[in-house]
Amino acid sequence: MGTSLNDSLDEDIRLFLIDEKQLHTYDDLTKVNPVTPSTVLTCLQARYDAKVFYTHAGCTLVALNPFQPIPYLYSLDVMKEYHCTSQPQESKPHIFIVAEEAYRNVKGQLEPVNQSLVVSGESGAGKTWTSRCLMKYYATVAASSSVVKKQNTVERIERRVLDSNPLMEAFGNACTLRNNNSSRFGKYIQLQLDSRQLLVGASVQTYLLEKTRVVFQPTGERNFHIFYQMMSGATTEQRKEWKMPNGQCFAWLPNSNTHLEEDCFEETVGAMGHLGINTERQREMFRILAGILHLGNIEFCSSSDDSQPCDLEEKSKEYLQNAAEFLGVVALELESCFRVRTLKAGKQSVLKPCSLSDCLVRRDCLAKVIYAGLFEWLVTYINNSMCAESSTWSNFIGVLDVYGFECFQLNNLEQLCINYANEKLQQHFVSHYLKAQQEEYISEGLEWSFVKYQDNRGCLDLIEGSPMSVFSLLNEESRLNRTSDARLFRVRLENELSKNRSISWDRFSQEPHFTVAHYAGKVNYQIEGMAEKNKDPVPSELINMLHKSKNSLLHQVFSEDEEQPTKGLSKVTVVSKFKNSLENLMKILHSTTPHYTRCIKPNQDCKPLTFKREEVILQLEACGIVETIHISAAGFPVRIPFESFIQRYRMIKPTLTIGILWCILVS
Ligand SMILES: Nc1ncnc2c1ncn2[C@@H]1O[C@H](COP(=O)(O)OP(=O)(O)OP(=O)(O)O)[C@@H](O)[C@H]1O
Repeated sequence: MGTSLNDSLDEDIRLFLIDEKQLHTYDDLTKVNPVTPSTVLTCLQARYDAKVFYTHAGCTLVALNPFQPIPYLYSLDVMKEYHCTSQPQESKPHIFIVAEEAYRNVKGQLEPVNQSLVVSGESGAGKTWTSRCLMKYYATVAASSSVVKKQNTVERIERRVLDSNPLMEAFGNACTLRNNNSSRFGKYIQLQLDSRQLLVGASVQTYLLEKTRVVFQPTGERNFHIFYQMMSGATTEQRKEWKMPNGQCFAWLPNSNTHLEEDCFEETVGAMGHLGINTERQREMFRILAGILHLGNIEFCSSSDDSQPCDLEEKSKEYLQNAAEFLGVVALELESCFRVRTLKAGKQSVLKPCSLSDCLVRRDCLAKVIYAGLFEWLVTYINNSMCAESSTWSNFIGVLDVYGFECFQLNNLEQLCINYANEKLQQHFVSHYLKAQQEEYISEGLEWSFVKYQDNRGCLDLIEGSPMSVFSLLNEESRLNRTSDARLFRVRLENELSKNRSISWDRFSQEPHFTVAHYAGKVNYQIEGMAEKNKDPVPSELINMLHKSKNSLLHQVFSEDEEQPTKGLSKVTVVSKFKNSLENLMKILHSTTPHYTRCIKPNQDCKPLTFKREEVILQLEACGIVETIHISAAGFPVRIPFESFIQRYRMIKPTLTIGILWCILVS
């Protein structure tokens, strides 16, 4: 009986894997032979066991999270070593190789090209850590000692760029079940370089902060770090000022007895100082944050007379007074904003009592709108303090760190947006490396057998496509002048979208939901509340009150914000805003040379040096690593556009015409 193809492949795999002692030496997975999920996984595991955390996978770098500090790996000496080597590609795989290649690419011998470093991976895989490493690298190597004149400015800029991290993390990161320091917003940082390749400034673009966390923390998770930092790091006077005595419980601060290394108030305050936020501004910020915490302790009870507004719980009165004081608003007005709604009927205004649940929705809405406004103000402040004049910089290196793919027991609009962002990045990767490269080979008449890959176009069409998609239907639902009915909306989704193979429904589920087959796995989205979240309405009474705030920072935040809806409902929904901002990001990414780093989470429990094969393989499969290796191994390591090639090498034989050069090239 002859051996089948599968038998011989199994035999090859067996032979390859038998040489166990060699497996950890494969610096580049393109050298693995044969390339299969099993050989790739075993190599990565062997390297992880040997404490080697970075491995090339052709055009991508795979970074395995050690879940413990490895100080020698990121020291100044190591940075210098990678920066000074003549052939970085020949050094051991490291995130600094990616950083250095991008840095050298900008310089290029031809036109300098902007670069993007795209760091992806699931929550807790190490994206934020990696982005920090990249920023430290540039803050070090791009501040060469040859700069004498502007030493102070350059030093200040590096410090500011680095200080922007702890500050944004304090306000935008939180402890979740999957990661103690999970980014609850996305960011793209552009490091601005002058013509001598020196770091002269930076700017940051943020994406969709998960503001619901301020008022709702899933079981076992926490609110944003900054609140816990205030609770654990403030002086006695500050606690007195904020009316936060020891032992004080705040409803929006669950798990406040868990202390994390992220609870570093001093570092956050230090960073504020370095960025130029003076003590008065800091005081106003902390008063606003204290005001939010006090808001969370306000409770209502139904009035005995149905026609009357709800009453404040007796014990809430003090919290309302405190919140009003810190937010610089009149306590009576604050109370009335929660309990009474103003309806406009022509030129007349009618007052209507809010139901008990409406009072709470309004209280939560106020906290969310204030926190989101404060975060936005902070980002603008950081940008103003780091951004260089446009005439002083010529190129940039962008570092992208967006929230990782998420799948919980209950998923709603937040997860849909997060996973949509990950789909967009995956599509960029697919179209840049897996599709475009192969199409180019074929169009140039090169011998090439097409490597199949998982294209996520169908899933993206489902989410954002036109005319019918989850987003378009959701927008339509959110714009209706009535509360959305989850069951009806589910039927509408099914009627319109069931032809798309990326959507399905669990017929036995009681809850209205839909399931999307994302590139990284299936996720069930709960429909209840989704349209309302997408609308994100802010009652006009709340905004009008904030406009008059005596807290000058809060006053500034809301008077500057002209886009704030003052008529109750914003026409711009959450998903349309998010889609637009991601489209702009994609335009930037397409105009730069991308470098991909895939962070892998070796185990779900964040245990040091623990490699769970079944968890890693899912992540490798999801990001198409095997296909990437195949294409990189079979393709060309260097691909220069023809025009650039001619420009660069023409000098070797100037008499050659472009036509002749072309013949030489393709022969
Ligand atoms: N290279 C590394 N060396 C040591 N520890 C690391 C490294 N990378 C990540 N970690 C550890 O893993 C934790 C999670 O990493 P990180 O916060 O960067 O994940 P993430 O991918 O940004 O997650 P999220 O999407 O939730 O923001 C870090 O807090 C750190 O403790």
